[in-house]
Amino acid sequence: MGERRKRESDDGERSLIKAPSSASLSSAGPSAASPAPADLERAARKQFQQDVTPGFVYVLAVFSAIGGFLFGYDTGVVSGAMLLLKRDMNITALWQELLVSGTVAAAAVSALLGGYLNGLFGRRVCILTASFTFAIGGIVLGSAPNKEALLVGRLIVGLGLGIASMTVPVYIAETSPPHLRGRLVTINTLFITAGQLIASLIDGAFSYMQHEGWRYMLSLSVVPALLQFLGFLFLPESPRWLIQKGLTQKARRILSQIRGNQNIDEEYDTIKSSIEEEEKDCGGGGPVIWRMLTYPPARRALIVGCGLQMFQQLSGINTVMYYSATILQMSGVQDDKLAIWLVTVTAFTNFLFTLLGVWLVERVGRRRLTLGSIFGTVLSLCILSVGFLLSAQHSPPVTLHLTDPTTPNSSCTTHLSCEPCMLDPSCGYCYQENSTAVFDSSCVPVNPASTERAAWGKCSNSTHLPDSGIWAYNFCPTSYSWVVLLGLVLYLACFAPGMGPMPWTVNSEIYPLWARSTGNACSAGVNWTFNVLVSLTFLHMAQYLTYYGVFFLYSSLALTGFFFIYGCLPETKGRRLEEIESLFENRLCSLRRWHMLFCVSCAAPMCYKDEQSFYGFGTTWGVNE
Ligand SMILES: O[C@H]1[C@H](O)[C@@H](O)[C@H](O)[C@@H](O)[C@H]1O
Repeated sequence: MGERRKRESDDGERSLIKAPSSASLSSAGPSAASPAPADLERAARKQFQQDVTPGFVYVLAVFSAIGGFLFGYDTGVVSGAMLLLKRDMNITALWQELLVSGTVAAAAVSALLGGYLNGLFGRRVCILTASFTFAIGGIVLGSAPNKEALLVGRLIVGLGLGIASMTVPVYIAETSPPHLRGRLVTINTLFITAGQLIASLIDGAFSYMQHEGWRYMLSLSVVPALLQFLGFLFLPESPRWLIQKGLTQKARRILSQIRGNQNIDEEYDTIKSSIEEEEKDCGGGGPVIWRMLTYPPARRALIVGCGLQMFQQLSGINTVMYYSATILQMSGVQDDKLAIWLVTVTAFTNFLFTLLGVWLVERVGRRRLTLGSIFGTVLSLCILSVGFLLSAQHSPPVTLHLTDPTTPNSSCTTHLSCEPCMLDPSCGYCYQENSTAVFDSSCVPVNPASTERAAWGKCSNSTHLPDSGIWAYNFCPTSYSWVVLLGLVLYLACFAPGMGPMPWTVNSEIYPLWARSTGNACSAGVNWTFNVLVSLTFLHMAQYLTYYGVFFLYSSLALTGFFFIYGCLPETKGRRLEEIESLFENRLCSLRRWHMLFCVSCAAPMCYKDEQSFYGFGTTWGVNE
């Protein structure tokens, strides 16, 4: 590292791209009297680059982000498709779980595999493979004659998902200019949420087509998959990967094609010398993951990247997305069709606030955006939890204790109010209501063929007769639903701009080139693994901890995430990918940083000096610790 900096400052032209020295890193900050020359140069470069960003950079980002769209679509569409599949194919709860979670589990495995493929064949080939896999998966799903074929289709889609989720952010980061990188990589997450939104619209539209509607829902993803495949036949490989593989002439040509009329010598030289430097620095042989674990800067980056992805999922986003229909039903929406449409509102809110993230990322930076976002997420999870607690405390009682001779030992007869009845997966709450109260309520077993009605009694009829009861499966009527709704909206507004996109964005930039594929593969694998863990355990945990307990648990996990991010995440905004490695040269999570958190939260006057450098953290990170 030191040698590279020396070489750069010896060369007048190179001083423009000089990596910040330790001294400039530690002294800069809002308290500094005048900006360091390196900052001025960076500003000048930024100004220059902003004027001439060529359109081709956007074309690359948008075509790659179709991978994000497919990610969102394929994970989002399945819940609506399942409602129809349950009827059409009469599949059991176990099969439903397999069809939903099989895809996510396959994605976890293939994300890890994708690291190897990426290093070996390059980003472009991996994106082509992923879109081809999506298309095949879509065709298998659309024409599946039975549930086994459906599972095969869902697993194929999962394989595509894993590869796309780890490759696309890397490809976008490697082809973007530094001042736009955060925004362009965040567009990928915007496309994920767009995919989820479109999936919910398609689910809503085809839910009226009772027979075979699921075929259209599951196979429509073939269209964007083919579009991406065709596009990428003509789009170039990442120049950074080409340089790493020694294909320097081709890399030069592609870099100048991507950068339009800009002079690329400077960028090309930096990439090349940093690759040479990295090869010397990281030394040692053995598999990349081993070299990462034994080389401190790469190991620290890996901890930060995987930690971010883990906390993203532990904050419960997919539980909120998946169970938003239930949450909305608790707020008084009793019509199933309407509940499906309202899920669109949730998906739209997620999309809208991710758009805010795209706008904010280059303005406030990754670190502040993530910290603000996770802090708001903690608070809104607390509000959700309080909403569920109030609803549980005022849960309506069971007034009719009915027993059916065919199911005399059902656990449902033991529940005295709606709350425990709702938490028991084999029971539902059947009731009638007038404008002020719930009456004639009972806790009855759910129909084994469909959770949409009771096994017997007033709620067993699917055609709603005037004197039939209201069937509440998985929810309870409550007058505190507004608190839950408020929590839900606030949750999405806080989570979506930061915690949604930043783990992907940060991971695409923090690893040195030799470790980038492997680092992203591991962190994407962590994301998918925790995704499947959190969604699979939600209902079981709700049974033991109740809804408010689970959301409180998510909130505590998110709070732990806040401290982790506070202590360990450096600011990468505006830096060249080649400069970022230096941010991980010093120890993670130093005591000094916790001391500063204490100072800021207690507003201790003797700490003001430290506090100032804390706010200028982006520039002082990792130095002199
Ligand atoms: O960043 C994305 C996004 O926030 C999605 O809404 C969520 O479903 C994914 O799991 C996550 O990785």
